Amino acid sequence: MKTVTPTVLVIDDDRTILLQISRALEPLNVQVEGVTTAQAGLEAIRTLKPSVVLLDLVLPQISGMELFQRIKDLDRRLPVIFITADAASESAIGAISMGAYDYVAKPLHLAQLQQLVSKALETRRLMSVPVAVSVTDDDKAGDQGDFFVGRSPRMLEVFKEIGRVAQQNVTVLVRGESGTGKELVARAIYQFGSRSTRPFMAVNCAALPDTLLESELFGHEKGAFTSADRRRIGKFEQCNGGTLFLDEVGDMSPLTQGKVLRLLQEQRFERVGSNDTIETNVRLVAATNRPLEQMVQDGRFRADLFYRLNVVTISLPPLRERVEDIPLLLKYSFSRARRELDKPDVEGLSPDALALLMAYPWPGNIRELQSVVRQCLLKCTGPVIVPDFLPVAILDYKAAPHGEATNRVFFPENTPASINNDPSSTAGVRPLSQLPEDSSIAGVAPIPHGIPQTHTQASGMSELPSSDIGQLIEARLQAGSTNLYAEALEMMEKYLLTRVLQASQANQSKAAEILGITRGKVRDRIAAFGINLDKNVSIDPPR
Ligand SMILES: Nc1ncnc2c1ncn2[C@@H]1O[C@H](COP(=O)(O)OP(=O)(O)OP(=O)(O)O)[C@@H](O)[C@H]1O
Repeated sequence: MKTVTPTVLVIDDDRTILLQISRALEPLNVQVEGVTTAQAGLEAIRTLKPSVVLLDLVLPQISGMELFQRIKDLDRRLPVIFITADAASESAIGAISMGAYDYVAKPLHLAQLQQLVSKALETRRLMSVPVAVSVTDDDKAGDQGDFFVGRSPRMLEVFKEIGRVAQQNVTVLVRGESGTGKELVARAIYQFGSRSTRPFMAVNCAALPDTLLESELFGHEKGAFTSADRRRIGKFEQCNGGTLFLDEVGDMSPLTQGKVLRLLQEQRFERVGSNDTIETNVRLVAATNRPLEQMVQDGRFRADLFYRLNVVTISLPPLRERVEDIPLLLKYSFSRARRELDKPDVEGLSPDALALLMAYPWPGNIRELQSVVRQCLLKCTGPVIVPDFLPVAILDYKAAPHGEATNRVFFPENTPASINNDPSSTAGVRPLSQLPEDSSIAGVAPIPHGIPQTHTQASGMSELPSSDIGQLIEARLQAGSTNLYAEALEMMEKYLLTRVLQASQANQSKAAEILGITRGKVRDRIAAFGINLDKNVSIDPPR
């Protein structure tokens, strides 16, 4: 088959720039063409059909921005790299936000330019390959609320189970890793149940300190405690006749566990600070990603409550165990996010991008997938999502020697010893024997799975890849990264989050307090980075 040499078009009135660029791009085996005016540039795009355009922001007669718009009208898939006199120029930032591929500042750094053009050529090539997952306007999914997406046998089983229990007045325990859709199951049970015209309320047991949780659930009387300046009606009372979703039920204190047990047995309770017994009629749907059986054995969760909650259990599979649902979920999430982020031009994913997303193990499950979809849409500069627009975690996963760097955190050389080899530490360190021997791509080590604490003793810190931010930067520089600022910040943030979650024994409220950010933000970051609390940072013994 005849291969066509791609053309790179340079539109710049400074001829020395054309010369420099031609020289810089020599190793790429491309045809470099140069024009000095906008008019000639548009003409050349029509006739030469370049694969990449390098465009000077300041042109005589017409601004580079205006020309850029016209180029996009001619060919939306054509990557356009701006050449600017000033790296911090507002127009350059504006250009990126309007969909330019990238921008470079004068004086040109030729090696960097070569890398960038080579990436842009690849992007162009991939954008020309037929779309594997199309995102179309016909797909109105999500307009009327959340859709429960899934066609895999495991999900069909979940749907059937919901159908079986929805109309029964039984307590349901929904289990599954974070982000697998436990709340969605609870809402579906409610919607298809006989109480669908009555209230549905949700309480996250991990989000509130113990006393607040108690009063959130059961209410309190005025003066019940120092800050109780008025009576408060709790969720069990407000939700009378309806359905209450108790999320992260494994995080309740023994006191609250006792009160919830009584409520389940008798449908009766007292507000905090009152002796009056109140009757209620609430259907409970509880959820957890904690190993409740183990917690019962360890005396951390009441056995009687466990049996009460566990009448019917619906277990949600992690996304990595139903990869066949990934294209469908991507299609749904892209269609939805495209509308929300007002990116109507995005048509879909290239096959290579889809393959990478299918190979990724999604430790943060569907919540992480949604976050990745948004990141792609924010990053993409053309109508097709190609690998270049995927978050670094997904690209790095592919690059990992053993394909298992699901949660990459770099360990600075001065990592406290307690993280690595102190068996009494709260650190969720995977036995180092399980770490890939050569896992230090860019000085990054996969974060541990499971907490077999005895194993951590066997492996000294010396066995960890000696890695630090310096090494990361060096490696990424050599790899020609053009997104190093974001990459380095992401690595640092991931490390910080994971370390603090280890120290707080996966207690997100405590982690939020240590970090000085909201719990919502902690939760958000956990999902975005795919930090698996259960496997990575809890101190529960391995199951
Ligand atoms: N099968 C699915 N189809 C479409 N969207 C889904 C599906 N499952 C989950 N989602 C979406 O993923 C996000 C996370 O789901 P949800 O909050 O129900 O997970 P969770 O298991 O309750 O998480 P956590 O344990 O962290 O509270 C939500 O935006 C939800 O709408």
